[in-house]
Amino acid sequence: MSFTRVAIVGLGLLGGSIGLGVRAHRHGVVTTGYDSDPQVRARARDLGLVGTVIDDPAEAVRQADLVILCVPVGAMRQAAAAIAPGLSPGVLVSDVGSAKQGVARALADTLPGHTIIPAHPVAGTERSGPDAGFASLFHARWCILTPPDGAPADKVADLTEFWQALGSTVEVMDAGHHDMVLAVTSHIPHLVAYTIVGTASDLEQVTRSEVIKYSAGGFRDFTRIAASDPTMWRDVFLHNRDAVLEMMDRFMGDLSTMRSAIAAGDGDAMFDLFTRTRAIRRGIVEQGQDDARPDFGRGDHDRENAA
Ligand SMILES: NC(=O)c1ccc[n+]([C@@H]2O[C@H](COP(=O)([O-])OP(=O)(O)OC[C@H]3O[C@@H](n4cnc5c(N)ncnc54)[C@H](O)[C@@H]3O)[C@@H](O)[C@H]2O)c1
Ligand SMILES: O=C(O)C(=O)C[C@]1(C(=O)O)C=C[C@@H](O)C=C1
Repeated sequence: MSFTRVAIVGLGLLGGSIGLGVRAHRHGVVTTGYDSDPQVRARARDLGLVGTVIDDPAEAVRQADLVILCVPVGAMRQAAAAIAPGLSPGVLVSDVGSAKQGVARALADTLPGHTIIPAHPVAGTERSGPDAGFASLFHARWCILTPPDGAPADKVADLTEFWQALGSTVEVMDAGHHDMVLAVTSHIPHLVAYTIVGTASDLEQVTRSEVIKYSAGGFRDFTRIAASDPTMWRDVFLHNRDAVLEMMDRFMGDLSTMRSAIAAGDGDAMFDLFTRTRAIRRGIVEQGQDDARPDFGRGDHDRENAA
């Protein structure tokens, strides 16, 4: 077993799920945790998200051989500075941020001389906070590691093994490529959801209650995504600006093409696109990669199972 003492900084959805996942899948590994919000620390204690919740960030990481920063992307630098005095020389510092290039820079600047291997478990829900965590969040989901040039191979292997033990399939990727891919597969879909729900609620003739009343169909799926944490997503767009803008230009071009097809009554263009996208969805379902798991998102269920 590679890591024996894991410290988790930020005890919300991701941090809580890692704590519960370690308890469920890595018996004998000691976990400590810290969150800058005292109410979150109190709740994390009640829920048993980690073995010990510690009130001081440097103390929380002092004995750890793996530290995982699970805070919003914009808070990574501050969180790293707060733990710096407690880090032991051989520790591996990682994170779970949804955008990787900016975080890698912030951590390298703040923690010179330490081994840093950023990571992104591509697993989440629209919920946030300590009550949202559940041990199976990472089951059958990708975890992308973005080791910097020269990162020690044994530490990459150890971190790979850690995420595999939580149920993930691990992929190693360049941070810039990660940010481009995730801009189109995760960040822009969230922006579209936020925007369409905002547009609907802004329409003068559509009242708020109608948005809720008629959201039983496809629109409801957008409202789920649009309920995602505002701080987290503000930070993602601030820290993956260039890739998001590049992919938005592509997307807006394609949207404009569809507008032209609708205006021109070009049914073939619509039919071709919708046929292609239906095949993509069917491929995802056939590979068992959708989220239709019966326990998906039910934190209580997993906590009971992990206890
Ligand atoms: N939510 C998702 O679907 C998802 C999926 C994958 C990765 N991520 C990434 O994981 C990270 C955490 O997201 P989350 O969904 O767990 O958010 P969350 O809001 O549930 O939890 C974040 C926690 O960090 C704490 N925090 C903020 N600043 C801090 C600081 N300086 N020091 C210590 N604690 C601090 C907050 O109090 C909060 O409890 C983000 O970087 C996000 O991009 C999120
Ligand atoms: O399923 C969801 O609710 C998510 O938004 C999870 C999701 C995603 O876009 O797939 C969101 C952000 C992450 O960085 C990783 C996963």
